[in-house]
Amino acid sequence: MHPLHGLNSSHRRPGEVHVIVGPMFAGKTTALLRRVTAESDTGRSVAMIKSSKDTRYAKDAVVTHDGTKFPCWPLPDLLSFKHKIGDEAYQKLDVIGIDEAQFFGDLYDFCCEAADLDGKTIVIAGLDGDYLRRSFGSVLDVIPLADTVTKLTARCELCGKRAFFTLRKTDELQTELIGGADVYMPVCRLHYANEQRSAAMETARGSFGATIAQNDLVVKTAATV
Ligand SMILES: Nc1ncnc2c1ncn2[C@@H]1O[C@H](COP(=O)(O)OP(=O)(O)O)[C@@H](O)[C@H]1O
Ligand SMILES: Cc1cn([C@H]2C[C@H](O)[C@@H](COP(=O)(O)O)O2)c(=O)[nH]c1=O
Repeated sequence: MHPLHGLNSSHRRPGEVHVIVGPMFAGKTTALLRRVTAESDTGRSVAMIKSSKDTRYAKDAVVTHDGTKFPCWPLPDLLSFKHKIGDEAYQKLDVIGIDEAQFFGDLYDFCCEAADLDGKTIVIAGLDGDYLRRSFGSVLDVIPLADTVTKLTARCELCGKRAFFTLRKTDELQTELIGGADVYMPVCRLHYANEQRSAAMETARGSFGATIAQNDLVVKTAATV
């Protein structure tokens, strides 16, 4: 067996995978930091990784929306982590926290290797759904690998009830769009549906307006001929 594989080493206990999901502002990063700090307080060796795409609050730290910070490795992918940290340091690690997990395409492969073969405890925080409530990245793919799955909720910004979804406030359409409260807000089911409906009506009104303008042009052109 490969020397890095922790199940062969006597001190290593079996790996674990814990997944924390929910909309933006639900406290996912807060829960991740709490868990990793608690592990560190018991003497386990920890490391934190976040996607290098997330440059909102700091480059080299995971930061919650209310300002709690934890130093981290900002990486474009997870499988490069072992190489970046070095084999010796990797072997000594017990716990790996991963924030913004929706941005890591290799999340599944990394968790299999790190938990099953290397005996690491992996704590993952990420969005389960994007602003259109579609499965986001590979976060849902790792649920079959997980020991525990926790779905957190935020407070709906429009009524204060429990918020399960993230609404995008701008009209940009790409799936990945880094931002905070300037671009997104957590909402309940009712307000998600209402806001999506009014956005759809706005779009329809826009294209109806364009059709009228186009027809107007056609009529005018016909009149001039
Ligand atoms: N609408 C909201 N609902 C809940 N928390 C909010 C809201 N807006 C801002 N917050 C703040 O965000 C914090 C959670 O931040 P964080 O752990 O970074 O969340 P996440 O990682 O899920 O986006 C809350 O403790 C609260 O202070
Ligand atoms: C809904 C949604 C979010 N994002 C981005 C916006 C933020 O940069 C992160 C989520 O951060 P948080 O720690 O959960 O607050 O993801 C995106 O790119 N696309 C989306 O649809």
